[in-house]
Amino acid sequence: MTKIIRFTVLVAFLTGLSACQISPPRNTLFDELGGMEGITKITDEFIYEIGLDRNVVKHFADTDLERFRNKLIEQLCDVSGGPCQYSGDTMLDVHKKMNISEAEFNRTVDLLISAMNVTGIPHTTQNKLLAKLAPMRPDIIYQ
Ligand code: HEM
Repeated sequence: MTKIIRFTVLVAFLTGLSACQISPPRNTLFDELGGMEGITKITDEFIYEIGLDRNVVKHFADTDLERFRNKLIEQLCDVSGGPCQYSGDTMLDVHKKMNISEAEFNRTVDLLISAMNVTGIPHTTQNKLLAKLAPMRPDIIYQ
């Protein structure tokens, strides 16, 4: 009887073990970006880089930077599958009438890439985040 119980426990253990090995670890884009800490670092570096860019920074002359920072962190967390829900304005409402050119948009994306390079985000992860942001492009340029 004891042998049967021991055998059953062993089988259950081994089944559980192989199930663990088969299913890959849960790894969302949010995790790959380093969670809230990583996203906050990327955002802070991005804002720093915007501050150094003559063309892009002029759009931010009247901006409440603290709000921009908080909403961008929240948005990046949301689109990457993190535990946040973006509560800011729509991309169309925010950027309309800013008359953002294609070149300025591309430059801003370059600054985000640079921020991700500085904070050590691998290129495959960078591309995943850029793919999430790409559909927003038509709402941002020349609205
Ligand atoms: C995929 C690209 C972009 C994303 C994801 C993005 C995202 C955001 C977010 C989340 C906000 C805050 C919204 C809120 O306050 O409710 C914001 C605001 C802003 N964005 Fe963008 N943005 C992008 C591209 C750009 C570009 C290309 C420019 C200019 C060159 C720009 C200029 C601004 C400015 C000036 C504000 C602050 C608006 C204000 O003062 O109320 N953004 N953006």
